[in-house]
Amino acid sequence: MEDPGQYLATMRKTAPLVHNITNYVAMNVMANVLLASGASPAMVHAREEAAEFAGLAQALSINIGTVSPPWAEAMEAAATVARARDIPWVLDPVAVGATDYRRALGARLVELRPTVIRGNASEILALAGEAAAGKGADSTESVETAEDAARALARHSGAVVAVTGAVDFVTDGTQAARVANGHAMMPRVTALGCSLTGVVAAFLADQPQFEAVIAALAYFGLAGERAGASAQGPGSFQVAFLDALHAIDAEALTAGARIEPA
Ligand SMILES: Nc1ncnc2c1ncn2[C@@H]1O[C@H](COP(=O)(O)OP(=O)(O)OP(=O)(O)O)[C@@H](O)[C@H]1O
Ligand SMILES: Cc1ncsc1CCO
Ligand SMILES: [Mg+2]
Repeated sequence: MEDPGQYLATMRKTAPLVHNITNYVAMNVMANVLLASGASPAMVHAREEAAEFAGLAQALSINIGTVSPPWAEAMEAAATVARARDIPWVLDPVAVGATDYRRALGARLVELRPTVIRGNASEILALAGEAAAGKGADSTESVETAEDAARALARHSGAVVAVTGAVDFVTDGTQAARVANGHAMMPRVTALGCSLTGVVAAFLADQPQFEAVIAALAYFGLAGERAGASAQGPGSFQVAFLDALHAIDAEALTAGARIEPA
């Protein structure tokens, strides 16, 4: 990929309104990550308004981390509107392999044709129908283990599928790429994956999808590298990470992105 920085520049110029139906753990972290990146987040989940709100946004993210039935209704209604109006939407299937309830909801949301599915390896394996429970919201599998499942899920769903971990893997079912940016402290801070899902949504507005996802992952991972270089531990990492998201510009992203075809 030639110039991932241009996707960051376009996202910042658009400053897209990103509608997020996310979990209680992620709400504040994710909103701050989106603001630091240059997008406008709104966390809106009431079933009475989620579908209407989705129609106002440039992108939608749906995360099942702390889902309950009224939220699930809101998710399905919002995704239906997004699909009907060509608003890109991203599914984050948190812990989808853990329970029957999550597996069933995950399958229904995939049928509503997300633009992108972003999860860790255990989640992508489970969503593709394999017996992978994960450890709650954490992965117990390596990214490589989930690559075939990611390709199959992309072909079945029509979505670009991103599996994140030490080296991220992205596929649209035909093409694939790996993004090596990141830092080992990232999985020691909660809701960074959830926040990344929102950043992916922000990058999608009016952009080619496969490339936009790769650029978003490289941007997020590069910010992790910068934060990891100065942080004393997970606490100071969070603060340094927001600062790095804000400081990285298009030129720095193009220079620092570590993207390879797969
Ligand atoms: N071991 C690692 N080394 C480097 N980067 C990592 C590592 N693990 C995860 N990351 C990065 O952390 C970010 C979040 O990915 P991760 O796979 O941890 O999401 P997740 O499991 O959905 O997180 P959560 O559910 O806690 O929000 C991605 O940018 C990914 O590249
Ligand atoms: C820890 C946790 N539990 C449910 S959602 C969530 C945030 C990370 O996915
Ligand atoms: Mg997650």
